[in-house]
Amino acid sequence: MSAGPIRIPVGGTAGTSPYEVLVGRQLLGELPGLIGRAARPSPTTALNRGAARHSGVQRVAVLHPEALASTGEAIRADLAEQGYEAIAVQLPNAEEAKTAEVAAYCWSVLGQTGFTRTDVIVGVGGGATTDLAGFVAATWLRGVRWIAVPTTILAMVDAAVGGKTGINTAEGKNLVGAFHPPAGVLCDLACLDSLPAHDYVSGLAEIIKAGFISDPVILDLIEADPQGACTPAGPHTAELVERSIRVKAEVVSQDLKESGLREILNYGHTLAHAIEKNERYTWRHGAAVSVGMVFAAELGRMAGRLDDATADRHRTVLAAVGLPLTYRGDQWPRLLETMKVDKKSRGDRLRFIVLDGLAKPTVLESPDPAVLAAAYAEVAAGGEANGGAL
Ligand SMILES: NC(=O)c1ccc[n+]([C@@H]2O[C@H](COP(=O)([O-])OP(=O)(O)OC[C@H]3O[C@@H](n4cnc5c(N)ncnc54)[C@H](O)[C@@H]3O)[C@@H](O)[C@H]2O)c1
Ligand SMILES: O=C(O)C(=O)C[C@@H](O)[C@H](O)[C@H](O)COP(=O)(O)O
Ligand SMILES: [Zn+2]
Repeated sequence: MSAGPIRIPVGGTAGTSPYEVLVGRQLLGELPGLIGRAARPSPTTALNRGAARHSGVQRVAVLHPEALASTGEAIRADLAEQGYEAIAVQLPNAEEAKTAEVAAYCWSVLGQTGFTRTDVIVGVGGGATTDLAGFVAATWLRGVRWIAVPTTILAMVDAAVGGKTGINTAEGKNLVGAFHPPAGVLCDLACLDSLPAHDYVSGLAEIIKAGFISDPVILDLIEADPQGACTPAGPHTAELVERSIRVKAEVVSQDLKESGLREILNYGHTLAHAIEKNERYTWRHGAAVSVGMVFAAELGRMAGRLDDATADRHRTVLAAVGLPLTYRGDQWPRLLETMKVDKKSRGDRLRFIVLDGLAKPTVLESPDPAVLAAAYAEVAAGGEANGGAL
């Protein structure tokens, strides 16, 4: 007999409802329970035409990327069979979905479908899709329920959990968004089998981040078998996913709106987002986070916070799974400009998450510009950018 899914609770703070992240296989049967009762007429009301329809969820919009067209349609058809008025809304793949134009397209589809506050959005895809789907749910009618069905390892361990939703603007990454937690998250590990290898490895960066900021067992597991860590068939895949989700769930349960603790989840992201923008989002997020963590480790070391062994460990574990460690030295002035609009900045003060030691994240306020440049010189030391190719 197979065990049921692992259920990880995420606490409701700031007046939001608690929800669960389910990790397992064949989880789509859980979807109707999360969506809520379908409002189709029962056989009795069908006979009695003119009777009021049952209250309940009537419409479900399944937002999915182009790459998952058949999955999106299968979910839509299944929901329609169960009595929901279900539509599938196809989005561009990856970061191209996270734009105001795509959000506006979704709003127009919802408007034309007559989507009301009792209706539900389901985001099926990687982190870009769940960020956009959550943002559309947060903004449509000032907030409708949504459910995340993450299909990349990155989205399972990070993006789909915690209610940070958003889109990019010309000025930078995730600059527009809302905190709008989902009603549930379904992580079906079978989805990972079709994920391209470079997308799988990119997701490992967020898992390694969880290891450095909170759960070093994650690092031990990856270092013990880096090749295994690079594939969904690896011996520790489920444990790595579960441990990383628990790190995220613990943090966002305490601080949904990033008034303090939640900033630790941004480890490596200040530089990462600047690199993503500089590369016009052709780098995967995880690849940029990898370089960003090497930079943050150097910053921590140079600021006198982080010991050499832990700083060096960043390079070894990231390189072991094939993640990039370097970026173009000549881009530093542009990257520094972009970092100034990072959401952790306060006025003219740049702020970075660094480590005081393994699993001891802290904030570094307004580091000396010379230290920042010196830390970046260590990242640039390798010369050519190699992240796009992974
Ligand atoms: N909201 C948050 O807390 C949070 C956290 C981390 C990352 N993010 C965001 O997540 C995004 C990155 O997410 P990602 O790494 O999942 O990338 P992604 O969403 O861009 O997906 C990568 C590619 O894989 C395709 N794909 C998705 N699932 C697939 C599957 N099962 N099989 C085959 N192809 C599949 C997608 O269509 C896309 O082309 C970034 O925009 C990042 O900012 C958000
Ligand atoms: O959930 C969070 O909080 C994070 O910072 C997780 C990050 O991995 C994620 O990339 C997030 O979208 C970054 O948020 P941002 O506020 O820096 O845009
Ligand atoms: Zn991230």
